[in-house]
Amino acid sequence: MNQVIQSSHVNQYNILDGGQLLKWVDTCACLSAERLAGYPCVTVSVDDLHFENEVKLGQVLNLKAQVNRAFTTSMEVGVKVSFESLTTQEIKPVCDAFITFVALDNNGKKVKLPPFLCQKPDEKTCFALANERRKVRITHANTVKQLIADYEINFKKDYFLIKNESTQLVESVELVLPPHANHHGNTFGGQVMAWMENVASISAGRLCHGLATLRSVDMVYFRGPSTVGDRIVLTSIVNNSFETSLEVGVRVEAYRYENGKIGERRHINSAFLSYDITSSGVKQLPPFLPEPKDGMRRQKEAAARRKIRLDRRYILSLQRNDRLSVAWSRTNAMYLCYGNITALSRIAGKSDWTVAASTTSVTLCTREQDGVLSFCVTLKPQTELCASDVFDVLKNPFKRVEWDPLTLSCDEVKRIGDEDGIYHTVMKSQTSEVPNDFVLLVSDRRPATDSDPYKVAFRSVTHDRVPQTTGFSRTEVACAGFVIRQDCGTCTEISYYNETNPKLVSYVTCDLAGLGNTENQNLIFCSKISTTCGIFLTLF
Ligand SMILES: CCCC(=O)SCCNC(=O)CCNC(=O)[C@H](O)C(C)(C)COP(=O)(O)OP(=O)(O)OC[C@H]1O[C@@H](n2cnc3c(N)ncnc32)[C@H](O)[C@@H]1OP(=O)(O)O
Repeated sequence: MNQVIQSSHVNQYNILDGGQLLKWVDTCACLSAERLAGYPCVTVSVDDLHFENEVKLGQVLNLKAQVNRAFTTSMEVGVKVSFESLTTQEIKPVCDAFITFVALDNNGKKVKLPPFLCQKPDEKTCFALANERRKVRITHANTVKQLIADYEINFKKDYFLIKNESTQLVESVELVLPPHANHHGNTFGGQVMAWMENVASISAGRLCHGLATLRSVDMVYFRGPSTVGDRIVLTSIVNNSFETSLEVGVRVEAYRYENGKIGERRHINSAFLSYDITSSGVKQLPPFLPEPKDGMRRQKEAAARRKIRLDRRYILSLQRNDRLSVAWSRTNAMYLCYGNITALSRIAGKSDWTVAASTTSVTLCTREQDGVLSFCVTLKPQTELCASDVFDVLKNPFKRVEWDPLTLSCDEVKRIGDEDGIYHTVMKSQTSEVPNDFVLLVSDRRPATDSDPYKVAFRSVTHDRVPQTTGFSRTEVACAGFVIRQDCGTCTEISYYNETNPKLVSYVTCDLAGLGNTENQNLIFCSKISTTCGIFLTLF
């Protein structure tokens, strides 16, 4: 979809209205979903959205949608939104959205989706990552609830004496008319979100006495449908304000008249929208003073959500040259695990590897981008290995001492869930008497379908329980792990990926032949991998 931003799409500062943008994102994604399904689709959820740049009057908005993956009855559609300036020809990103749709037949029953076959390497990476995002979104509500329950906030004493915040409470009722709905009469999800943004921006504006800019929308889940003829009741309130931003909560309910009476109110969804005031001309937000009880609860919850949001942004925006270790905390665990698996999936999904060396059983490939070298060691497909057995061995950090001669010990630091944990691993150093120690987040994933590989991802984290000590040389890794593919049901291919830091670049060269030459650092490095792979093979 390409849209010229016209005066009917902008606010008084000539900036694209957030609600309009949400409508286009949903519609564009729906076109893509329906092309795959061949049936009308409804929006189930919209993942966290973060808007990077404002779009102005006269600029052109480009929305590009593609189905990333079809599950059983639901599918994930990714939408990349950017804008171009016709005068300067500059192109800038606006947001990346991930929307889940379900296709419904004429009776409103969910339709089993046709298999979605991806062809290009990029599509394969999107396919793999979609499964990881699905895991995050299905557990999202419970995870956030738990984090909020654990969050501590110290209220100042005088908060108990304060005025209530009723001036920021906005209630608005909308009537769903045919233009707001698809051909089956279901209200467009994007339209509901646009109405939500409308009331939320009024609440935000009442607090900051200006027009705040929409910066993000937390994950929205559409609990139930609304249709033409429904009345949609939208209630919004400012939950908390920070230095230059604030959070507004919106609740959406629907009802209709049945036999001359007002029918039952159905909760359609709730959402949390964050605004910033930097372009509103307001320098600083007035102190936010919540009313006792509910207001204070909402204030605490908003502070906890802000922490989760900031952690998420930090983790997902990590550049490869940034610090290799990230401090583990309960609030960033969800995205740290997501980031761990997605980083491995991304590197494994790259197609521009160069074969650096090859023997009868091992291939070493390298790849360089932006000064970061990655390497991949692949064992040629083994007929005698079963992928799930290999996975069971590789995902278990304690077993590593059995097959990796360099690993000296491994202790569990923290179990995060069934598939993720933090471990302290000590390894022999090739160059010094002092052993290396790693604090690693280990995330393992079984395939969701036959076409997925098994994955075991590693990344360094820091954890209070394992500070650096003098007996070890603390070593870090940004992204590494195993990808195990079962081909044709009988052959198993094992690849080990590692995104090295610049210090390791000189260790890897194109010569695997001289593995025995221990005077040369690069050969030690290759030898280590090859020995590890060799010993690993003998285990089976
Ligand atoms: C522009 C397009 C048109 C629109 O915008 S439509 C307007 C907005 N959307 C709506 O009105 C939909 C409201 N929701 C509903 O009607 C129902 O929830 C809906 C979608 C029919 C599904 O109902 P149920 O049968 O209760 O759902 P279910 O538990 O069997 O799940 C169905 C598939 O959805 C998935 N799902 C559940 N919770 C999710 C979540 N939080 N995020 C993402 N996906 C989720 C679930 O895994 C299942 O997928 P699969 O079958 O495993 O592939």
